[in-house]
Amino acid sequence: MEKASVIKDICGPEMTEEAQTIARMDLNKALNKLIQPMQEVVAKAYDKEMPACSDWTSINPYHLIAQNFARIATRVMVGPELCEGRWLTLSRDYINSVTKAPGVVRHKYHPWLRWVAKYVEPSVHAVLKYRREGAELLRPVLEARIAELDSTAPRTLGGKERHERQHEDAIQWLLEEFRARGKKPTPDAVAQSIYVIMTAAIDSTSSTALWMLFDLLDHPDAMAEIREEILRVSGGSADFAWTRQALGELRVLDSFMRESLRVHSFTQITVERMAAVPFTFKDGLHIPRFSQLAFPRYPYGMDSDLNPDPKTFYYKRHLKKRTGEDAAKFHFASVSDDTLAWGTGMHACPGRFLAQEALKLIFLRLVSRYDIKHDGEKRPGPDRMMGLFMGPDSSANILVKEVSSSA
Ligand code: HEM
Repeated sequence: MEKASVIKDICGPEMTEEAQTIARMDLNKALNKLIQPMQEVVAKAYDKEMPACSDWTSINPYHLIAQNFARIATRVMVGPELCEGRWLTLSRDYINSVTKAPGVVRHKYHPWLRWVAKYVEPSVHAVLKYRREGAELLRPVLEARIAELDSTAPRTLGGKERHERQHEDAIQWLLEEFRARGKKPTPDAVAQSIYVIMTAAIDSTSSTALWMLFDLLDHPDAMAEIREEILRVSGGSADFAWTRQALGELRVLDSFMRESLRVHSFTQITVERMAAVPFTFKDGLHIPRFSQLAFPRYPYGMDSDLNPDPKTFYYKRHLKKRTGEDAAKFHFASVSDDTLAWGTGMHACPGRFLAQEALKLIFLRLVSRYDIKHDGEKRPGPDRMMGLFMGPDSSANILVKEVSSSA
């Protein structure tokens, strides 16, 4: 066994085929139905995390954003039965342990002795503990879902025998996907697939959201226009029930989000691939078989051939491209030639539409209900590098104050 796979074996799994399939297919098919539950958990997160603030009040926005997205991801992954309880913090505990353990094992153990880490290394024990805990929490829900599936007669849908779906969450999608592949959906296997998606989702989206917020504070003109747009689409109603279609009408917000994504990058490299066959490009560049390739993410967004005047933060840049070139392209979540933010090809980020709708729900509540500005005493410091990842300053504070008319 190779050294790298020893570490993966003991610290956590690689992406599973089941996780890839449900993130690409079922999640995106279910998004229309998930907007309402997502809006509800965002409301809960604000009620819990936002202090009463009739006057300017200092808060840590990273905490607010991270709690909001954790609630959304937990609702989408483990459904209404489990989304309120321990899972809310468990996925964070798992991600912290699974990102720490491989480095500890590499540092402390000679490559020949890494297999021992499973038995003696506390950081690996932490990963395994959270794995077991996740599986145990899932077990009763999974068993109830299996019993429910077994007791309902399949219907013929699209020429194939299928069960009518009763639940839209990753537990259900994985259960059906495992069965379709003739595999047993054990609590551990389902927990592992959920964890691997959560690991891809949570820090990337929370960091992206925090940069967006800082950019918004730096561009009050954009903030005013986005607030107007939200009020126009919602008709100024605080109880407006957002749909994907209505979120799609927030075009200035969408363009702003894409511009922020262009100038900040959580992943420093993207489109990591291995050449399965040797390949020679027209200009003679030869890629031998088994070569590993990756592309730098940030310089691509700063290429002036793709984005003229790239150093200027122009929040309507992508809105303009949509009206000028192709209305169906250049949305926040579009994979197109002017960005590598979502990767490319069949492995392009399958969670980008979830990220798009989640970020809009989080931001529209903040912008329409609160005035916000930098906290002069705790302004954001420089971005932090963490290996091949970069994140904004999560210790910075902002000032918030309730506005009287809200959406
Ligand atoms: C703003 C937030 C996000 C960013 C910037 C982002 C970015 C990326 C990038 C660059 C890749 C690699 C694509 C490639 O190799 O071509 C990727 C893969 C992936 N992302 Fe995201 N992502 C985000 C949010 C999410 C969310 C919310 C989910 C949850 C479903 C998710 C799930 C995944 C998965 C499962 C993969 C692996 C896909 C595969 O290997 O086929 N991501 N993401």
